[in-house]
Amino acid sequence: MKVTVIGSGYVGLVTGACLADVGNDVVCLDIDTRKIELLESGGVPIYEPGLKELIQRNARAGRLRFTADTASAVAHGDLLFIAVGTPPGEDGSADLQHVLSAAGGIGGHLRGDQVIVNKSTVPVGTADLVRNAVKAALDARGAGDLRFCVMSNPEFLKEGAAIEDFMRPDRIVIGGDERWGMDLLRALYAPFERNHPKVIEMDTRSAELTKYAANAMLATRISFMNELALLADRVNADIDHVRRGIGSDPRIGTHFLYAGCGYGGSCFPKDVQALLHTGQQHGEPMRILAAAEAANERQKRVLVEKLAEQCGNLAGLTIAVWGLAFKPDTDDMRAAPSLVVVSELLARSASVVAYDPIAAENAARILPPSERLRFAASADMALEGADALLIVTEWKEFRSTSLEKLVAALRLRVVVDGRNILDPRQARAAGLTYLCIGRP
Ligand SMILES: NC(=O)C1=CN([C@@H]2O[C@H](COP(=O)(O)OP(=O)(O)OC[C@H]3O[C@@H](n4cnc5c(N)ncnc54)[C@H](O)[C@@H]3O)[C@@H](O)[C@H]2O)C=CC1
Ligand SMILES: O=C(O)[C@H]1O[C@H](OP(=O)(O)OP(=O)(O)OC[C@H]2O[C@@H](n3ccc(=O)[nH]c3=O)[C@H](O)[C@@H]2O)[C@H](O)[C@@H](O)[C@@H]1O
Repeated sequence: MKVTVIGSGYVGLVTGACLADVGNDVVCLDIDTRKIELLESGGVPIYEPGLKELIQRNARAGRLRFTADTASAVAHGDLLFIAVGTPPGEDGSADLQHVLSAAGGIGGHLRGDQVIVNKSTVPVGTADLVRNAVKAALDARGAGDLRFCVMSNPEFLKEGAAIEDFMRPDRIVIGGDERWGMDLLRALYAPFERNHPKVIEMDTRSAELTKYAANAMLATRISFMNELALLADRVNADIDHVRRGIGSDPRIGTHFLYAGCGYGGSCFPKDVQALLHTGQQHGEPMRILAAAEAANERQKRVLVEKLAEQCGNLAGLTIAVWGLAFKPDTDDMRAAPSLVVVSELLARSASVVAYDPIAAENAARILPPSERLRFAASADMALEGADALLIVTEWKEFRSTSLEKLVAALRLRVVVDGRNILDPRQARAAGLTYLCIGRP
Protein backbone atom coordinates (compact mmCIF):
# COMPACT_ATOMS: atom_id res chain seq x y z
CA MET A 1 0.00 0.00 0.00
CA LYS A 2 1.08 3.58 -0.52
CA VAL A 3 1.52 5.29 2.84
CA THR A 4 2.54 8.82 3.80
CA VAL A 5 3.63 9.66 7.33
CA ILE A 6 3.53 13.33 8.24
CA GLY A 7 6.00 14.12 11.03
CA SER A 8 9.30 12.22 11.20
CA GLY A 9 9.89 12.12 14.96
CA TYR A 10 9.83 9.13 17.33
CA VAL A 11 6.40 7.95 16.28
CA GLY A 12 6.54 8.96 12.61
CA LEU A 13 9.88 7.30 11.91
CA VAL A 14 9.02 4.10 13.74
CA THR A 15 5.63 3.92 12.01
CA GLY A 16 7.14 4.65 8.61
CA ALA A 17 10.01 2.20 8.97
CA CYS A 18 7.85 -0.64 10.35
CA LEU A 19 5.17 -0.21 7.68
CA ALA A 20 7.90 -0.20 5.00
CA ASP A 21 9.41 -3.32 6.53
CA VAL A 22 6.24 -5.33 5.88
CA GLY A 23 6.30 -4.26 2.23
CA ASN A 24 4.47 -0.96 2.01
CA ASP A 25 5.68 1.95 -0.11
CA VAL A 26 6.25 4.69 2.48
CA VAL A 27 7.10 8.38 2.26
CA CYS A 28 7.95 10.26 5.47
CA LEU A 29 7.40 14.01 5.43
CA ASP A 30 8.77 16.62 7.83
CA ILE A 31 8.91 20.40 7.80
CA ASP A 32 12.33 20.25 9.47
CA THR A 33 14.57 20.22 6.40
CA ARG A 34 17.70 19.43 8.45
CA LYS A 35 16.02 16.27 9.72
CA ILE A 36 15.08 15.27 6.19
CA GLU A 37 18.60 15.92 4.86
CA LEU A 38 20.05 13.80 7.64
CA LEU A 39 17.60 10.97 6.95
CA GLU A 40 18.27 11.13 3.22
CA SER A 41 21.98 10.78 3.89
CA GLY A 42 21.46 7.63 5.98
CA GLY A 43 21.48 9.30 9.41
CA VAL A 44 18.75 9.12 12.05
CA PRO A 45 17.93 12.18 14.18
CA ILE A 46 16.93 10.23 17.32
CA TYR A 47 18.27 7.29 19.30
CA GLU A 48 15.94 4.32 19.32
CA PRO A 49 17.38 0.78 19.44
CA GLY A 50 17.24 -0.92 16.03
CA LEU A 51 15.72 2.06 14.23
CA LYS A 52 18.78 3.07 12.23
CA GLU A 53 19.24 -0.41 10.77
CA LEU A 54 15.52 -0.71 10.00
CA ILE A 55 15.45 2.65 8.23
CA GLN A 56 18.60 1.97 6.25
CA ARG A 57 17.43 -1.48 5.16
CA ASN A 58 14.09 -0.23 3.91
CA ALA A 59 15.53 2.92 2.33
CA ARG A 60 18.00 0.75 0.41
CA ALA A 61 15.15 -1.46 -0.74
CA GLY A 62 13.38 1.65 -2.08
CA ARG A 63 10.36 1.19 0.20
CA LEU A 64 11.08 4.17 2.46
CA ARG A 65 11.75 7.72 1.32
CA PHE A 66 12.00 11.09 3.05
CA THR A 67 10.89 14.48 1.84
CA ALA A 68 10.12 18.01 2.94
CA ASP A 69 7.83 18.51 -0.04
CA THR A 70 4.22 18.47 1.16
CA ALA A 71 2.66 18.36 -2.30
CA SER A 72 4.35 15.16 -3.48
CA ALA A 73 4.10 13.51 -0.06
CA VAL A 74 0.34 14.10 0.21
CA ALA A 75 -0.22 12.97 -3.37
CA HIS A 76 1.66 9.72 -2.64
CA GLY A 77 -0.33 8.02 0.12
CA ASP A 78 -3.66 6.23 0.02
CA LEU A 79 -3.26 6.44 3.77
CA LEU A 80 -1.96 9.69 5.24
CA PHE A 81 -0.76 9.35 8.85
CA ILE A 82 -0.47 12.44 11.01
CA ALA A 83 2.31 11.88 13.59
CA VAL A 84 3.31 15.41 14.56
CA GLY A 85 3.90 16.63 18.11
CA THR A 86 1.09 17.74 20.43
CA PRO A 87 3.00 19.55 23.18
CA PRO A 88 1.26 21.00 26.23
CA GLY A 89 -0.03 24.54 25.85
CA GLU A 90 0.30 27.02 28.69
CA ASP A 91 -2.95 25.86 30.33
CA GLY A 92 -1.98 22.17 30.03
CA SER A 93 -4.28 21.50 27.08
CA ALA A 94 -2.80 19.76 24.02
CA ASP A 95 -1.48 22.31 21.54
CA LEU A 96 -2.98 21.30 18.19
CA GLN A 97 -1.17 23.80 15.97
CA HIS A 98 1.03 21.17 14.31
CA VAL A 99 -1.87 18.77 13.77
CA LEU A 100 -4.01 21.47 12.20
CA SER A 101 -1.18 22.76 10.07
CA ALA A 102 -0.59 19.20 8.84
CA ALA A 103 -4.33 18.98 8.09
CA GLY A 104 -4.15 22.24 6.14
CA GLY A 105 -1.22 20.87 4.15
CA ILE A 106 -3.19 17.72 3.38
CA GLY A 107 -6.20 19.72 2.22
CA GLY A 108 -3.98 21.81 -0.03
CA HIS A 109 -2.77 18.77 -1.98
CA LEU A 110 -5.27 15.94 -1.47
CA ARG A 111 -5.98 13.99 -4.67
CA GLY A 112 -9.05 12.23 -3.33
CA ASP A 113 -10.06 8.75 -2.05
CA GLN A 114 -7.50 9.04 0.73
CA VAL A 115 -7.78 8.10 4.38
CA ILE A 116 -6.32 10.52 6.91
CA VAL A 117 -5.22 8.68 10.04
CA ASN A 118 -4.42 10.62 13.15
CA LYS A 119 -1.70 8.94 15.20
CA SER A 120 -0.75 11.94 17.30
CA THR A 121 -2.20 11.92 20.82
CA VAL A 122 -5.08 14.40 20.63
CA PRO A 123 -8.11 15.38 22.70
CA VAL A 124 -11.56 14.03 21.95
CA GLY A 125 -13.08 15.86 19.02
CA THR A 126 -9.82 16.52 17.17
CA ALA A 127 -10.79 14.30 14.24
CA ASP A 128 -13.66 16.73 13.62
CA LEU A 129 -11.25 19.68 13.70
CA VAL A 130 -8.93 17.91 11.25
CA ARG A 131 -11.87 17.12 8.96
CA ASN A 132 -12.95 20.78 9.02
CA ALA A 133 -9.40 22.03 8.33
CA VAL A 134 -8.99 19.65 5.38
CA LYS A 135 -12.43 20.56 4.03
CA ALA A 136 -11.71 24.30 4.31
CA ALA A 137 -8.45 23.89 2.36
CA LEU A 138 -10.20 21.77 -0.27
CA ASP A 139 -12.98 24.34 -0.65
CA ALA A 140 -10.40 27.10 -0.98
CA ARG A 141 -8.94 25.36 -4.01
CA GLY A 142 -12.36 24.51 -5.44
CA ALA A 143 -11.90 20.80 -4.77
CA GLY A 144 -14.63 20.32 -2.16
CA ASP A 145 -15.92 17.15 -3.85
CA LEU A 146 -12.81 15.03 -3.30
CA ARG A 147 -13.49 12.02 -1.09
CA PHE A 148 -11.57 11.56 2.16
CA CYS A 149 -12.22 10.41 5.71
CA VAL A 150 -10.50 11.04 9.02
CA MET A 151 -9.75 8.22 11.44
CA SER A 152 -8.11 7.92 14.82
CA ASN A 153 -5.38 5.33 15.35
CA PRO A 154 -3.59 6.19 18.59
CA GLU A 155 -0.09 4.84 19.14
CA PHE A 156 0.88 2.87 22.24
CA LEU A 157 4.60 2.26 21.63
CA LYS A 158 7.17 2.88 24.35
CA GLU A 159 10.43 4.63 23.61
CA GLY A 160 13.38 2.29 23.91
CA ALA A 161 11.20 -0.63 22.77
CA ALA A 162 9.38 1.18 20.00
CA ILE A 163 10.04 -1.21 17.14
CA GLU A 164 9.14 -4.31 19.13
CA ASP A 165 5.96 -2.58 20.36
CA PHE A 166 4.97 -1.56 16.83
CA MET A 167 5.79 -4.91 15.26
CA ARG A 168 4.12 -6.94 18.04
CA PRO A 169 1.39 -4.72 19.41
CA ASP A 170 -0.90 -5.71 22.31
CA ARG A 171 -3.73 -4.08 20.43
CA ILE A 172 -4.38 -1.80 17.49
CA VAL A 173 -7.09 0.74 18.21
CA ILE A 174 -8.90 2.00 15.14
CA GLY A 175 -11.53 4.68 15.51
CA GLY A 176 -13.58 5.74 12.56
CA ASP A 177 -17.05 6.42 11.30
CA GLU A 178 -16.70 5.23 7.69
CA ARG A 179 -16.42 1.61 6.60
CA TRP A 180 -14.08 2.16 3.64
CA GLY A 181 -11.54 3.88 5.89
CA MET A 182 -11.82 1.11 8.49
CA ASP A 183 -11.28 -1.55 5.83
CA LEU A 184 -8.21 0.12 4.37
CA LEU A 185 -6.61 0.58 7.79
CA ARG A 186 -7.46 -3.00 8.81
CA ALA A 187 -5.78 -4.27 5.65
CA LEU A 188 -2.67 -2.21 6.41
CA TYR A 189 -2.42 -3.72 9.89
CA ALA A 190 -3.22 -7.31 8.89
CA PRO A 191 0.50 -8.33 8.83
CA PHE A 192 0.82 -7.30 12.48
CA GLU A 193 -1.99 -9.55 13.68
CA ARG A 194 -0.32 -12.94 13.01
CA ASN A 195 -3.39 -15.11 13.58
CA HIS A 196 -4.25 -13.21 16.75
CA PRO A 197 -6.85 -10.52 16.26
CA LYS A 198 -5.34 -7.28 17.55
CA VAL A 199 -7.59 -4.66 16.00
CA ILE A 200 -10.19 -3.08 18.25
CA GLU A 201 -12.67 -1.03 16.24
CA MET A 202 -14.57 1.82 17.75
CA ASP A 203 -15.86 5.31 16.98
CA THR A 204 -13.34 8.12 16.60
CA ARG A 205 -14.05 9.87 19.89
CA SER A 206 -13.69 6.70 21.94
CA ALA A 207 -10.38 5.97 20.20
CA GLU A 208 -9.12 9.45 21.03
CA LEU A 209 -10.14 9.02 24.67
CA THR A 210 -8.67 5.49 24.86
CA LYS A 211 -5.18 6.85 24.31
CA TYR A 212 -5.44 9.27 27.23
CA ALA A 213 -7.10 6.64 29.39
CA ALA A 214 -4.18 4.25 28.85
CA ASN A 215 -1.48 6.77 29.71
CA ALA A 216 -3.45 8.19 32.62
CA MET A 217 -4.03 4.71 34.08
CA LEU A 218 -0.32 3.84 33.79
CA ALA A 219 0.78 7.16 35.29
CA THR A 220 -1.67 6.71 38.16
CA ARG A 221 -0.35 3.21 38.81
CA ILE A 222 3.20 4.51 39.08
CA SER A 223 2.19 7.35 41.39
CA PHE A 224 0.26 4.91 43.55
CA MET A 225 3.33 2.70 43.91
CA ASN A 226 5.54 5.71 44.57
CA GLU A 227 3.30 6.89 47.41
CA LEU A 228 3.18 3.38 48.79
CA ALA A 229 7.00 3.30 48.65
CA LEU A 230 7.22 6.51 50.68
CA LEU A 231 4.93 4.90 53.26
CA ALA A 232 7.02 1.72 53.19
CA ASP A 233 10.04 3.88 54.05
CA ARG A 234 8.23 5.20 57.12
CA VAL A 235 6.91 1.86 58.36
CA ASN A 236 10.05 -0.14 57.55
CA ALA A 237 8.47 -2.35 54.91
CA ASP A 238 9.91 -3.31 51.52
CA ILE A 239 8.09 -2.05 48.42
CA ASP A 240 9.75 -4.78 46.36
CA HIS A 241 8.06 -7.48 48.44
CA VAL A 242 4.79 -5.57 48.27
CA ARG A 243 5.12 -5.27 44.48
CA ARG A 244 5.59 -9.00 44.09
CA GLY A 245 2.84 -9.72 46.57
CA ILE A 246 0.23 -7.70 44.73
CA GLY A 247 1.52 -8.22 41.18
CA SER A 248 0.88 -11.95 41.32
CA ASP A 249 -2.85 -11.18 41.40
CA PRO A 250 -3.76 -11.26 37.71
CA ARG A 251 -6.26 -8.48 38.29
CA ILE A 252 -3.33 -6.27 39.22
CA GLY A 253 -0.54 -7.76 37.10
CA THR A 254 3.22 -7.47 37.44
CA HIS A 255 4.04 -4.73 34.97
CA PHE A 256 4.47 -1.05 35.68
CA LEU A 257 4.63 -1.39 39.44
CA TYR A 258 8.17 -0.13 39.97
CA ALA A 259 8.59 2.70 42.45
CA GLY A 260 11.20 5.24 41.46
CA CYS A 261 11.95 8.94 41.33
CA GLY A 262 8.84 9.83 39.33
CA TYR A 263 7.61 9.30 35.81
CA GLY A 264 8.75 11.56 33.00
CA GLY A 265 8.95 11.50 29.23
CA SER A 266 7.26 13.17 26.35
CA CYS A 267 3.88 11.67 27.06
CA PHE A 268 2.76 10.80 30.61
CA PRO A 269 3.26 14.31 32.00
CA LYS A 270 1.69 16.10 29.04
CA ASP A 271 -1.13 13.60 28.52
CA VAL A 272 -2.06 13.65 32.20
CA GLN A 273 -2.26 17.44 32.01
CA ALA A 274 -4.27 17.35 28.81
CA LEU A 275 -6.81 14.91 30.25
CA LEU A 276 -7.11 17.00 33.41
CA HIS A 277 -7.80 19.96 31.15
CA THR A 278 -10.46 18.06 29.18
CA GLY A 279 -12.10 17.07 32.46
CA GLN A 280 -12.21 20.67 33.61
CA GLN A 281 -13.52 21.85 30.27
CA HIS A 282 -16.45 19.46 30.50
CA GLY A 283 -17.23 19.96 34.18
CA GLU A 284 -15.94 16.50 35.19
CA PRO A 285 -12.78 17.07 37.20
CA MET A 286 -10.44 14.06 37.14
CA ARG A 287 -9.66 14.00 40.87
CA ILE A 288 -7.69 10.76 40.94
CA LEU A 289 -5.52 11.91 38.06
CA ALA A 290 -4.89 15.28 39.71
CA ALA A 291 -3.64 13.43 42.78
CA ALA A 292 -1.45 11.19 40.63
CA GLU A 293 0.13 14.24 39.06
CA ALA A 294 0.70 15.95 42.39
CA ALA A 295 2.29 12.76 43.77
CA ASN A 296 4.62 12.66 40.78
CA GLU A 297 5.74 16.25 41.29
CA ARG A 298 6.57 15.37 44.89
CA GLN A 299 8.35 12.16 43.89
CA LYS A 300 10.81 13.96 41.61
CA ARG A 301 12.10 15.80 44.70
CA VAL A 302 12.46 12.76 46.94
CA LEU A 303 16.05 11.92 45.95
CA VAL A 304 17.41 15.32 46.85
CA GLU A 305 15.34 15.36 50.07
CA LYS A 306 16.82 12.00 51.08
CA LEU A 307 20.30 13.23 50.27
CA ALA A 308 19.78 16.39 52.31
CA GLU A 309 18.40 14.39 55.25
CA GLN A 310 21.57 12.35 55.20
CA CYS A 311 24.17 15.02 54.44
CA GLY A 312 22.56 18.16 55.89
CA ASN A 313 23.43 21.29 53.97
CA LEU A 314 24.29 20.41 50.36
CA ALA A 315 26.04 23.72 49.64
CA GLY A 316 29.57 23.16 48.42
CA LEU A 317 29.14 19.39 47.96
CA THR A 318 29.81 17.72 44.61
CA ILE A 319 27.14 15.26 43.60
CA ALA A 320 27.56 12.70 40.84
CA VAL A 321 24.34 12.04 38.91
CA TRP A 322 24.06 8.81 36.92
CA GLY A 323 21.39 8.86 34.24
CA LEU A 324 19.62 11.86 32.71
CA ALA A 325 17.21 10.39 30.13
CA PHE A 326 13.65 9.91 31.42
CA LYS A 327 14.22 6.16 31.10
CA PRO A 328 16.95 3.87 29.74
CA ASP A 329 17.51 3.22 26.03
CA THR A 330 16.43 6.63 24.85
CA ASP A 331 18.03 10.02 24.30
CA ASP A 332 14.73 11.72 25.15
CA MET A 333 15.01 14.34 27.88
CA ARG A 334 11.44 15.64 27.68
CA ALA A 335 10.11 16.08 31.26
CA ALA A 336 12.86 13.81 32.61
CA PRO A 337 12.91 13.64 36.45
CA SER A 338 16.67 14.35 36.21
CA LEU A 339 15.84 17.92 35.19
CA VAL A 340 14.18 18.49 38.57
CA VAL A 341 16.89 16.59 40.44
CA VAL A 342 19.77 18.54 38.88
CA SER A 343 18.01 21.92 39.18
CA GLU A 344 17.21 21.22 42.83
CA LEU A 345 20.84 20.30 43.57
CA LEU A 346 22.04 23.50 41.88
CA ALA A 347 19.43 25.53 43.76
CA ARG A 348 20.84 24.13 46.99
CA SER A 349 24.29 25.34 45.92
CA ALA A 350 25.74 21.88 45.27
CA SER A 351 27.92 21.15 42.23
CA VAL A 352 26.83 18.41 39.84
CA VAL A 353 28.80 16.07 37.62
CA ALA A 354 26.31 14.26 35.43
CA TYR A 355 26.69 11.25 33.18
CA ASP A 356 24.34 9.64 30.69
CA PRO A 357 25.45 7.20 27.99
CA ILE A 358 23.15 8.63 25.31
CA ALA A 359 21.16 11.66 26.47
CA ALA A 360 23.95 13.97 27.71
CA GLU A 361 23.96 16.09 24.57
CA ASN A 362 20.21 16.65 24.70
CA ALA A 363 20.44 17.29 28.44
CA ALA A 364 23.13 19.94 27.96
CA ARG A 365 20.77 21.86 25.68
CA ILE A 366 18.25 22.16 28.52
CA LEU A 367 20.72 22.40 31.40
CA PRO A 368 23.71 24.28 29.98
CA PRO A 369 27.07 23.34 31.51
CA SER A 370 28.37 25.90 34.01
CA GLU A 371 30.89 26.24 36.78
CA ARG A 372 28.69 24.04 38.98
CA LEU A 373 27.32 21.68 36.32
CA ARG A 374 29.64 19.46 34.31
CA PHE A 375 28.95 16.49 32.07
CA ALA A 376 31.30 13.53 32.43
CA ALA A 377 32.30 11.21 29.59
CA SER A 378 31.84 8.04 31.67
CA ALA A 379 30.17 6.82 34.84
CA ASP A 380 33.57 6.48 36.52
CA MET A 381 34.62 9.98 35.54
CA ALA A 382 31.45 11.38 37.08
CA LEU A 383 32.55 9.91 40.43
CA GLU A 384 35.90 11.70 40.46
CA GLY A 385 35.90 14.19 43.33
CA ALA A 386 32.24 13.49 44.16
CA ASP A 387 30.88 13.41 47.69
CA ALA A 388 27.76 11.38 46.90
CA LEU A 389 26.02 9.65 44.00
CA LEU A 390 22.42 9.89 42.84
CA ILE A 391 21.14 7.23 40.43
CA VAL A 392 18.30 8.70 38.39
CA THR A 393 17.98 6.44 35.32
CA GLU A 394 18.44 2.66 35.42
CA TRP A 395 20.80 2.25 32.46
CA LYS A 396 22.05 -1.35 32.32
CA GLU A 397 25.68 -0.33 32.76
CA PHE A 398 24.92 0.92 36.30
CA ARG A 399 23.45 -2.36 37.48
CA SER A 400 26.64 -4.30 38.11
CA THR A 401 28.76 -1.42 39.25
CA SER A 402 31.60 -2.27 41.65
CA LEU A 403 30.52 -1.29 45.15
CA GLU A 404 34.16 -1.16 46.25
CA LYS A 405 34.76 1.43 43.53
CA LEU A 406 31.91 3.55 44.86
CA VAL A 407 33.26 3.29 48.40
CA ALA A 408 36.71 4.37 47.22
CA ALA A 409 35.48 7.22 45.03
CA LEU A 410 32.74 8.91 47.06
CA ARG A 411 34.03 11.12 49.84
CA LEU A 412 30.90 10.74 51.98
CA ARG A 413 30.17 7.21 50.71
CA VAL A 414 26.51 8.11 50.16
CA VAL A 415 24.47 6.62 47.32
CA VAL A 416 20.81 7.54 46.74
CA ASP A 417 19.37 5.05 44.27
CA GLY A 418 16.25 6.46 42.64
CA ARG A 419 15.59 3.27 40.66
CA ASN A 420 16.32 0.59 43.26
CA ILE A 421 18.92 -1.11 41.07
CA LEU A 422 21.56 -1.92 43.71
CA ASP A 423 21.20 -4.52 46.42
CA PRO A 424 20.72 -2.74 49.77
CA ARG A 425 22.40 -5.46 51.85
CA GLN A 426 25.44 -5.71 49.61
CA ALA A 427 25.75 -1.93 49.33
CA ARG A 428 25.71 -1.50 53.10
CA ALA A 429 28.05 -4.46 53.65
CA ALA A 430 30.50 -2.76 51.29
CA GLY A 431 30.48 0.31 53.53
CA LEU A 432 28.10 2.62 51.67
CA THR A 433 25.32 4.66 53.19
CA TYR A 434 22.73 3.44 50.75
CA LEU A 435 19.33 5.09 50.44
CA CYS A 436 16.67 3.94 47.98
CA ILE A 437 12.94 4.10 47.34
CA GLY A 438 10.75 2.15 49.74
CA ARG A 439 13.22 -0.54 50.74
CA PRO A 440 14.51 -0.71 54.31
N1 LIG B 1 7.22 9.58 21.63
C1 LIG B 1 6.45 8.56 21.95
O1 LIG B 1 6.91 7.58 22.51
C2 LIG B 1 4.99 8.56 21.62
C3 LIG B 1 4.36 9.71 21.14
N2 LIG B 1 3.01 9.69 20.87
C4 LIG B 1 2.38 10.87 20.31
O2 LIG B 1 2.76 10.98 18.95
C5 LIG B 1 2.88 12.36 18.57
C6 LIG B 1 4.27 12.61 18.02
O3 LIG B 1 5.20 12.42 19.06
P1 LIG B 1 6.77 12.32 18.79
O4 LIG B 1 7.00 11.45 17.60
O5 LIG B 1 7.40 11.98 20.07
O6 LIG B 1 7.10 13.85 18.38
P2 LIG B 1 8.45 14.46 17.79
O7 LIG B 1 8.52 15.83 18.32
O8 LIG B 1 9.58 13.51 18.01
O9 LIG B 1 8.18 14.51 16.21
C7 LIG B 1 7.24 15.32 15.61
C8 LIG B 1 7.76 15.73 14.23
O10 LIG B 1 6.72 16.38 13.49
C9 LIG B 1 7.31 17.40 12.69
N3 LIG B 1 6.26 18.33 12.26
C10 LIG B 1 5.63 19.29 12.98
N4 LIG B 1 4.69 19.90 12.21
C11 LIG B 1 4.73 19.31 11.00
C12 LIG B 1 3.99 19.49 9.79
N5 LIG B 1 3.02 20.39 9.70
N6 LIG B 1 4.29 18.72 8.73
C13 LIG B 1 5.27 17.79 8.81
N7 LIG B 1 5.99 17.57 9.93
C14 LIG B 1 5.73 18.32 11.01
C15 LIG B 1 8.38 17.98 13.59
O11 LIG B 1 9.34 18.69 12.85
C16 LIG B 1 8.92 16.71 14.25
O12 LIG B 1 10.01 16.18 13.52
C17 LIG B 1 2.54 13.15 19.84
O13 LIG B 1 1.17 13.48 19.80
C18 LIG B 1 2.80 12.17 20.96
O14 LIG B 1 2.02 12.44 22.09
C19 LIG B 1 2.27 8.55 21.03
C20 LIG B 1 2.84 7.40 21.47
C21 LIG B 1 4.25 7.29 21.79
O1 LIG C 1 2.12 7.89 24.75
C1 LIG C 1 3.29 7.63 24.81
O2 LIG C 1 4.18 8.35 24.40
C2 LIG C 1 3.78 6.38 25.45
O3 LIG C 1 3.99 6.68 26.86
C3 LIG C 1 4.54 5.61 27.60
O4 LIG C 1 5.79 5.21 27.05
P1 LIG C 1 7.17 5.98 27.39
O5 LIG C 1 6.86 7.33 27.90
O6 LIG C 1 8.02 5.82 26.19
O7 LIG C 1 7.89 5.15 28.53
P2 LIG C 1 7.42 4.24 29.76
O8 LIG C 1 8.17 2.98 29.71
O9 LIG C 1 5.96 4.14 29.84
O10 LIG C 1 7.95 5.07 30.99
C4 LIG C 1 7.41 6.33 31.34
C5 LIG C 1 7.95 6.79 32.67
O11 LIG C 1 7.43 5.99 33.73
C6 LIG C 1 8.48 5.53 34.56
N1 LIG C 1 8.11 4.21 35.12
C7 LIG C 1 7.69 3.23 34.30
C8 LIG C 1 7.32 2.00 34.81
C9 LIG C 1 7.38 1.77 36.20
O12 LIG C 1 7.04 0.68 36.73
N2 LIG C 1 7.81 2.78 36.99
C10 LIG C 1 8.19 4.00 36.49
O13 LIG C 1 8.58 4.89 37.26
C11 LIG C 1 9.71 5.49 33.66
O14 LIG C 1 10.88 5.57 34.41
C12 LIG C 1 9.48 6.70 32.78
O15 LIG C 1 9.96 7.87 33.40
C13 LIG C 1 3.59 4.42 27.50
O16 LIG C 1 4.16 3.31 28.21
C14 LIG C 1 3.34 4.02 26.05
O17 LIG C 1 2.38 2.97 26.00
C15 LIG C 1 2.79 5.26 25.31
O18 LIG C 1 2.59 4.97 23.95
